Parts: sequence; structure tokens; C-alpha cells
Amino acid sequence: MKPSSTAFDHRKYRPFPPLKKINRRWPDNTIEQAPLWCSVDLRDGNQALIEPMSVAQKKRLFQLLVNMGFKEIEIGFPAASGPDYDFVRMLIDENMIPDDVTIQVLTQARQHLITKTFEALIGCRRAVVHVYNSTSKVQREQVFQRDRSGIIQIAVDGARMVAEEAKKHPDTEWVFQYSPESFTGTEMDFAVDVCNAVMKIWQPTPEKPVILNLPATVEMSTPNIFADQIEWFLDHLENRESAICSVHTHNDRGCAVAAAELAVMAGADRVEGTLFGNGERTGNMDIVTMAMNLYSQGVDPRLDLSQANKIIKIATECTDLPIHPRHPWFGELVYTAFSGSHQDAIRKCLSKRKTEEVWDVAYLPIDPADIGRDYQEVIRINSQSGKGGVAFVLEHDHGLQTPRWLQIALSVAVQAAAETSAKEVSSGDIWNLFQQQFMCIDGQYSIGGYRLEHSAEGDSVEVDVRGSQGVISLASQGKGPLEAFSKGLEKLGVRLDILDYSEHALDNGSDARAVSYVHASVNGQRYCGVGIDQDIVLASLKAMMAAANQALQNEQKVA
Ligand SMILES: CC(=O)SCCNC(=O)CCNC(=O)[C@H](O)C(C)(C)COP(=O)(O)OP(=O)(O)OC[C@H]1O[C@@H](n2cnc3c(N)ncnc32)[C@H](O)[C@@H]1OP(=O)(O)O
Ligand SMILES: CC(C)C(=O)C(=O)O
Repeated sequence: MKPSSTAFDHRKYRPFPPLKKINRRWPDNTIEQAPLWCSVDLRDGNQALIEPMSVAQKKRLFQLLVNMGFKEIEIGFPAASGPDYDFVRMLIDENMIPDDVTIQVLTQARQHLITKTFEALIGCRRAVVHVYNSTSKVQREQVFQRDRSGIIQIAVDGARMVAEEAKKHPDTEWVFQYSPESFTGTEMDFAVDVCNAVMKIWQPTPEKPVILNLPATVEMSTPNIFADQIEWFLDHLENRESAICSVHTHNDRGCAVAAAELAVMAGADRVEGTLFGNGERTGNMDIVTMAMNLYSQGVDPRLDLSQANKIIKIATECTDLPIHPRHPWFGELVYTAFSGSHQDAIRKCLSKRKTEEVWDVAYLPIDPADIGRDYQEVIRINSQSGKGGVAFVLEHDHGLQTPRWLQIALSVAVQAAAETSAKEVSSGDIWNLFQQQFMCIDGQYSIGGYRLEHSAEGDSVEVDVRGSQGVISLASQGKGPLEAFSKGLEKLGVRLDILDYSEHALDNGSDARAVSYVHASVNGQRYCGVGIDQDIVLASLKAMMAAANQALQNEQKVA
């Protein structure tokens, strides 16, 4: 297609060259256990904020990460800024790092930065020192202006500096991590050469491995190509068993989670990322999403994500970044169905579900209760909704198991309200509408009380009906109290024939209330009436009165 502007011109770009890979195995793998997680919220996340976090904010987020179960947390770039340095010191000096948690810090491969990094870590029980340099073609040629051997030299020098500084502080248990930054833009044979060279300096063993972190610093290809890169890299790395393979994906193409997942299938052991994907440009890999993806497949994510709202609150307050309401798993609206057919399916699945069963509910990939969400949020009503959704709200919030004919009538009324307001119809609005229309609480007549006598011939009922002229007693006989009352209603000019009827208890216990639903033909038109009372007969009489009142109201309107 011819571009409509000279600036927007796809011919400026080239497709990412796929790896010529003949021995591709990863597509047949599945993820059966969670990778080792490393949160980089306090470093990569922090370096991407308009206003980096204060020490107090970092402390709050660190505590959240610890409580969620992270065992490795990259806490900053201590040689870069005062707050980053002070934060490391505070965690160490105030003994805030739990024994099973290891902090990680980042540094460039430059002597003064490395020296300062180790100085920041004095007194730390165990730490990962993470050193990086850029290895991609564009960085080599245009930023560093070095050839391949020159770039290897930066990496090797950095690795040596790190090892030498570590020797000066033998009381700390050191773990070394190297990142060939811009790995995705690096030729794979060269990425392997750089990492082999770094490993030769560090001399890891399977018992004391190093971490090789392969970043999609910029996401440049589809995730399958990234997985090919990881598998190829690991197939060609010397001394693979002495390296923990970590990945650190970014989200430029919106596939950071997919890339990390496929990378784990391709052999990665460890995944770096941030809560909700905060990070440079479009962000880092979102650990919440990847962990919940595992959880929803029956795999223990080894992170506690049960308190979604608390996690969101702390993360957003510390980063000052909002969470999109449709954010995977944790967004405010992700367990909410507005559309009628979804609501109907959810309601039917939930009502059939037995608690011990494996979760299998249409449109809900997990049980929202697992992350502290309420079923109330599952179904919300607007003009896209249907009778199933409205029935769910009434049942959930008021315990009403409405019969189908009433659901249809109520849904018409709610739909009209939604279309008129062009807004969401709240549970409170539905309840008001229900009481107004079907219980007819403002109707012309109300029932004050009744007296019932049974005899062999049938029932005699005397109902006190309150109207604008005072109380009228309607006495009549029939086969049961309802038939008797329908005859009594004739004295008010109402001919009422019951077409369908149902009832159920609303609450438990001796003072439980009952609800009666009456579908009736009143003066030739169909109406639904509802009555609620502790006395089931009175509930039914009220339901009939409600149907009659609706008919009288309509007749007055017509007149
Ligand atoms: C993909 C990533 O997220 S990587 C992490 C990036 N994070 C950050 O940069 C945040 C913290 N960084 C900083 O605050 C600063 O960059 C500092 C304090 C670390 C360094 O500051 P400065 O030395 O003033 O500047 P700057 O970062 O621009 O340094 C660039 C110089 O370092 C060199 N350099 C950059 N990265 C590296 C590296 N990883 N290893 C060795 N040298 C490096 C550059 O070639 C350049 O050299 P030159 O001065 O000879 O041209
Ligand atoms: C330092 C490295 C791991 C990094 O943050 C990146 O490449 O995105």
C-alpha cells in the first residue's frame, strides 16, 4: 500500500531474520513448574519512572515483594544514585533482608562503578552482583565503536573486576550474574562467545553456578524466534550445567510474557520481570501475568498472588502508574461480564458447580475468589445484558430465585432503564425497579392482614385491603386461599387468574421470610407479582395484590 504520508513508511524497516534452526525441540515442551523469579521492580522498573522511587517507596515495595514470596530481588543500581545507594545500605544496616531472600544489584562493567557497588554491599549476607555490557551489532558499531573482540574485552574486564572486588569481601556469599545486554540484537554465535569468555573468568561449577541473563532489551521478533535464540544459545554454551539461564524480556511488541514463557520451554531456568510489567518503554515482562498464567494451568506459581487489591494498591502508589482495568488477571474488570450470553453461561455454570470440582466455568478462566475478588463483581448490568445476568444479581444480592417468566419481564424493565440512562444499572437500581414494578410498593392497595378458615368445602378468607378510602375487608371462599382471594378481588373491579406460581424461603431459621411469585392474567393482561413476608400465605396474597395493582395502574394510565 502506498503510504499516505512520507513519514509513515514501512519500507524504512526490515524483518527480523529468523534463526536457521534445524534442531528445534522447545515447541514440544510444556511448563510444569514455575521458573526462579527475580523481581526487577526496584531497578529496571524504577529507572523507567518519571520520578524514581524514594527510599521510603522502595522500602514499601520491597516488603510487598518479600511478602509475595520473591526470593531474588534486584534492588537497584547502587553506583548510579544516592537514593539507590542509601536504599541498599538501609536494607543491610537495618537487617531487613530475610534469610531466604537474596538481593541483586546492577552495575556497568566499569571499575569505579563496580568498586562503589561492592562498597554499598558491605556487610550483606548474600548478594547477586549483576554486570552487563551491550553486545548487539548496533551497539558495537555505533555506541561503543568496537569490534567483537573489543566488546568481549569489556565483558571480560568487567567480570574480572567483579571477581577481584568479591575477593576483598569474603564474608559475603557472592553470586555473579552477567547480561549480554541487547542480546536479541546480537548474533547468537557472538552471544555464546561473550558468555563463554565471562564464564572462563568466573570459573563456575554446577554447585556454584553463575547466572547468565539473556535480555530482550528491545523485543525485536515474534516470541518463537526468541525461544529459538535461547535454545540455540544453550545448545552451544560451554559448561551449560554451571550456568543458571535467566531471561529478561521487554514488551516492545506486546509479547514479553509470551517470549518468557516460550523461553522457559526452550530451557531458561529463571525469569526477571516486574509487577504489572512496569519498565522501560512498553515495559518489562509482567510477572503477575506469567505467574497467574501458570496458576490457571494448575502449576504452583510459587508466588502469593491471593491479595490482588493489596498488590495493586502498593504497586500503583509506589510507581504512580495506574493498572489498566482490562489488565490480564488483576484488572478491575477482567472478571466482570456485561454481555447477556456471557452472564447467562456464568450463572448456569456457577449454580451447577460443586466446590470440590476442578474449576470449569465458562468465561471465567479462574475462580475470582482465589485472588480476593467478589462474585458481586462478576456480573454487572448495562444495555448489553440479559435476563440471566439480572437474575444473578437478584439471587446473589437478595437471595431471590426468580422464575423464568419473571426474569423475562424484569429483564425488559432493566433493559429499558439501561437504554434510557445509557449507563450501568447498579444492583441497587435493579432492586428499586423490582420493588416498584413487581412488588408494586407504591400501588393503590396494600394488604393489612387476613383471616383464614379451612372447612371441608374449601377455604374462607377475609383480607383487609388498605386503599385511599381506608380499609376494606374482602371476604370470599375458594378451594384454597389464593383462589378465594382472587374472587374477593372482583369487588375491586379486578379479575385475576393465576397462570403460574412459585415460592421459596428467603432466609433460614424460625423467623425466615418467604417469597411468592405470581404470574397472573389480570383483566385480560399478563402481570408478574411478588410478595415477601414471614407468613407464606400473606406473601402470596401480597404477590397477587401486586399484580392487581399493576393492572389498575395501567388502566388508569390508559383512561
Ligand atoms: C538495558 C538497561 O536497562 S541497562 C541499565 C541502564 N540503567 C541505567 O543506566 C540507570 C543508571 N545509570 C546511570 O545513572 C548512569 O548511566 C551511570 C551513573 C551509571 C553512569 O553515568 P555516566 O558515566 O555519567 O554516563 P553514561 O551512562 O552515559 O556512560 C556512558 C559511558 O559508559 C560506557 N558504558 C555504558 N554502559 C557500559 C557498560 N555496561 N559497561 C561498560 N561501559 C559502559 C559508554 O560506552 C560510555 O562511555 P564513554 O563515556 O567513553 O563514551
Ligand atoms: C541490564 C539488562 C539486563 C537490562 O535491563 C536489559 O537489557 O533490559
